[in-house]
Amino acid sequence: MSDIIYTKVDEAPELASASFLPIIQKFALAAGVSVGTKDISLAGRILATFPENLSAAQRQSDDLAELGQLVKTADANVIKLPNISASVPQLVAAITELQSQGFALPDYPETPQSDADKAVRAKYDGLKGSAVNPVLREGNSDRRAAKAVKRYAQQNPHRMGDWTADSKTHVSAMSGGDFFSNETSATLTKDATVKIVLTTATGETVLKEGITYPAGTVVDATFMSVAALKLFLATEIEKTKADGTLFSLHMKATMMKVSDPIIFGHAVAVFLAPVFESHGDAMAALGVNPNSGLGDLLARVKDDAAILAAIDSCMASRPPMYMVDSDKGITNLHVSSDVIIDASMPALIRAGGKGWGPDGKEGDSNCVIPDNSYAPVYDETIKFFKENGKLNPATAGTVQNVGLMAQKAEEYGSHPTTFEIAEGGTVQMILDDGTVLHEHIVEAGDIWRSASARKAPIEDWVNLAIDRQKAEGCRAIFWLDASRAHDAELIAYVKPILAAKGVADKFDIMAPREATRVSFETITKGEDTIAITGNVLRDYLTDLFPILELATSAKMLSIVKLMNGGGLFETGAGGSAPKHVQQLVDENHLRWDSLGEFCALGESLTFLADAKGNEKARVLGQAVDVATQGILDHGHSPSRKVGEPDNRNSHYWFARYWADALAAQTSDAALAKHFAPIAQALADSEAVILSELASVQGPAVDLGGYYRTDAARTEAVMRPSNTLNGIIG
Ligand SMILES: NC(=O)C1=CN([C@@H]2O[C@H](COP(=O)(O)OP(=O)(O)OC[C@H]3O[C@@H](n4cnc5c(N)ncnc54)[C@H](OP(=O)(O)O)[C@@H]3O)[C@@H](O)[C@H]2O)C=CC1
Ligand SMILES: O=C(O)CCC(=O)C(=O)O
Ligand SMILES: [Mg+2]
Repeated sequence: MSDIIYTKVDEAPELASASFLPIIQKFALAAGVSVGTKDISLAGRILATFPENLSAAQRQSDDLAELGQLVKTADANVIKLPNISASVPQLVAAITELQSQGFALPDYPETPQSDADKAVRAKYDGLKGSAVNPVLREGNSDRRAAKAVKRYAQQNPHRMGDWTADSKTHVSAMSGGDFFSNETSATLTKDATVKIVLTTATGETVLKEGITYPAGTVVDATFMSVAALKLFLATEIEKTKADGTLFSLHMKATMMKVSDPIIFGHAVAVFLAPVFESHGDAMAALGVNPNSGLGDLLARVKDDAAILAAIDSCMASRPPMYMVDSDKGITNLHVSSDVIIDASMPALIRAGGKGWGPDGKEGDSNCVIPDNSYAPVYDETIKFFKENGKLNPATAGTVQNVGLMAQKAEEYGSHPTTFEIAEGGTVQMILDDGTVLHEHIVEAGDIWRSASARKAPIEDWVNLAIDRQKAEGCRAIFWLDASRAHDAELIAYVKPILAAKGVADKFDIMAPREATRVSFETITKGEDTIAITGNVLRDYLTDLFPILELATSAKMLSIVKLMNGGGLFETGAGGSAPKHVQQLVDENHLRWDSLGEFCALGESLTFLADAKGNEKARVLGQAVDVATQGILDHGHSPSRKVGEPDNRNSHYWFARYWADALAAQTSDAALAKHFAPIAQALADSEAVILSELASVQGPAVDLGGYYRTDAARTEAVMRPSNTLNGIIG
């Protein structure tokens, strides 16, 4: 096993790796540090799932499973880049591409009938949504901006859209019948094996059995009433029209991969209700499934003039929709994974509450977030900016995050215990001793789910929060709502640990809405705070605050201290930036910023030094920090526009500053001697390298694939400077 594993992923970060990883490997080798790769890309995961369909040469190892084992050991040192969490349309597109490249994969069975098809479907479903992060996250999350990054953002504030008191942008959430209002929660007093049973007029169905939880696990159950949801969506569509705002829906269909595509599907069905009423049967015959989105629906009905006319007339009577791409006519409801709440809401808020309408113009938006568990965070943020105007990144303090995440904590681990109820009745969660832990009366179509959080991760999270508060010395808030069932159980853990450690006075406990307000007040004064949150708010807040403070969450330090002693270093807090790939393909400019990778690399090397007593790794890591600082100080982050320096330029500068720092340091003479000529060569060739990099920009490029690009072509595109390649080797 290599000393450090650098993950192979998809889209923009993977393109960046084609340029950056050779530099890392070359530099690390000089210190005897090996950097290997493991493939967790969507294409790689698909290929690893169907060995029986592939030739021996085409087969691929199950790298995710290997990494899943590794992260449970003290040896783990993994740099994890963002990867695709696939919606069904993305999964189908990836399968089609791989088939066209000669991999004899089975088609995705849309409506599996035979046992064989059902087995294929089950395998594909295992790859859907957020199928990677939960496997690797065997620890809790520590996300923050490195001091240098925060300082840089303050000194070079980004542009922010203006907020005015009369903005019509607002958040709409359900006032009842949602997951929030139906939640019940209990902490298990002993180890338990649990089953989930639905009892209806026609009998009993075991939805799931044999779920084992250790004593101390907090187990929740709740459901979303489909009747309440549909009524809410219909009402909001009407209100949006009356308001003159854009209708927007913000979900997390990737991580909440069972519940949220269903909720998204209801939004599609309610938005197009008259069409489903008049042409429902014909659309069903064409295989329309609203959960697959408006994009899939339109593709299926494209030859049916009557349905198309009904859609046009329905759309004309509806409010304008918030657009993903107004030039191409791609709406919010086209694909469930296009608008992902953690990225979409902050982008809208940063823009002063504006979204893009179908006419290509900016407009105020009704931000529909059906479940009310976390919607108040965005609602309060928007209210704060309407009252106080936009945040000033030049003077704002920072909100760091300590997030409960380990071992599939809370809602983000709930998909195996989420069910769309087939028939009305009672759902019970029953322990092996016969105790009924939770019980809900449900109707057909309701979405019932159970989530859990285990004792060891919860305690680890509280202790991590105590460590982080001690290190920073600033105000720290547990974002927990004493009146919410689940949060009350967590508070019962938090308070005794704080008291036992004598630090209760250093922490507040506040409901998310109140914590949002206080946190914005704090950073507006230029002070810092730590948000200690559950898993969902970890995700939401580590995009929200960075996007407002730093313009992007890509620059975040994202450390996962694995519970068994290893280290997982995520790069940034955002995703794989599909739009960046489009730009590269169109005009050979990659605006992806690898700052998250730079930060993660420094942490990983330092971790290696600490864990393995490898002092050369420490020297390399310290030099990485100097190089990262150099990139910021000299403004060598990628620009957004073609013809200007891009991701590849930033890697040249990173290599140069890294080599300079290694040549200049005095802790390890052999390393200094090794890197002196490299530093010299990089400096001497500056003009040639920059001109070689600049010369390729402009024309379109062909990567030979999207989900699985051609390796040689990708390398040629991403490493266009022969001079730089010659120095790196
Ligand atoms: N940790 C993980 O593995 C994560 C994976 N994802 C996955 O990523 C995909 C895309 O998700 P999405 O919600 O669209 O969010 P992204 O974070 O990929 O993109 C949102 C926008 O953020 C900006 N951005 C993000 N990263 C960078 C970077 N390194 N450099 C410069 N700009 C950056 C870009 O803005 P601009 O276009 O203005 O340049 C981008 O369009 C999905 O498949 C999702 O599931 C999402 C989050 C985390
Ligand atoms: O795993 C995913 O789909 C996204 C993860 C994410 O958004 C995050 O952890 O911030
Ligand atoms: Mg996120």
